[in-house]
Amino acid sequence: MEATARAHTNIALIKYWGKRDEKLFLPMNSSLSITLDRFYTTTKVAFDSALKADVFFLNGKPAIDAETTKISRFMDKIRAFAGEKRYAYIESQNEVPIAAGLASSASGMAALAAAAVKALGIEVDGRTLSILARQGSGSACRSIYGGFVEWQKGEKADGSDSHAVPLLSEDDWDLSILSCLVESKQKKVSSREGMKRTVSTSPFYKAWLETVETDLAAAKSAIAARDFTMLGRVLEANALKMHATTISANPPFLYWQSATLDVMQEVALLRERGIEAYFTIDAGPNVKVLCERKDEETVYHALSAIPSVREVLVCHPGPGIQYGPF
Ligand SMILES: O=C(O)C[C@@](O)(CF)CCOP(=O)(O)OP(=O)(O)O
Repeated sequence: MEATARAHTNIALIKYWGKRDEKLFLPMNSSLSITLDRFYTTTKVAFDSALKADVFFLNGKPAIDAETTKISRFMDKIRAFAGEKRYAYIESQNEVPIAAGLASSASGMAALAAAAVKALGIEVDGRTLSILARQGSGSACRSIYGGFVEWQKGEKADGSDSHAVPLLSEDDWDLSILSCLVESKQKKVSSREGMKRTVSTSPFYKAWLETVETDLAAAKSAIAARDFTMLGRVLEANALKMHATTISANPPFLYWQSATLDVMQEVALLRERGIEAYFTIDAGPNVKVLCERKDEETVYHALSAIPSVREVLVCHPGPGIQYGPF
């Protein structure tokens, strides 16, 4: 009774920012992401009646207690879903450089949900798997699918209609996503803590909710039309609005470092030169820059030349859940 699954990281273009239900990971707003090809988590799960607790190995080493507790709490949700009593041996390998500023929790929870259900021999559709992954980490529900993905916030209190749906396959629009790694000096406010604080204290949070669904509709139209200018403008504005809620929270917090602004300004200069590039930023100082594949080389060199940028990692749209052996 064992199975292996692989899930790729995703970058939000229209942000999930705020929960209406902390326990069920139900979002205040719908969101939209692009799954990346280069970074992923591969997870093996083996249920064993001899185990007295879940055993978790991460990147070849026994995981720290906090990680094991988090994983085991999620496995309890999987066991409840499956009517399963046994504990499991879990082995995860992250092809996501920790300092890459790309959340490995999304790919990690998605891969775990897929491998656990498979190991139990339960056939589930994408919707069910997305609902399970969401209860590990909200953004994980989007990593079930490849390419462009929408997480529909849903209306029901039980979350049975809050899941991801595929919008456009990873093969249908050749974009580049360049992740600019900058030094992070300060302790980060986690996305979970960050969104909680903004929901409860930012005077701008109401305005966020009033405009995010319009942004989502514009992004979906742009994707359907392969209109990169329209998509770029809305994703950049949406990211800035999300960060406006953190700056206006109480106590206020800012995810950006000076290097973050260096990248934002370089992207503006690129556009002045007629090179279309747009940035997005999550709960950290790193900046992800999107451009069309034809401009990748130019944008890569411009971003790499910024002294405060440590490294630029080039990604393209990637696949949804895959099952081993690999
Ligand atoms: O990814 C996005 O839509 C936007 C963010 O990355 C912006 F920082 C938030 C991701 O939050 P996540 O880590 O999924 O939170 P959890 O549900 O509390 O685990």
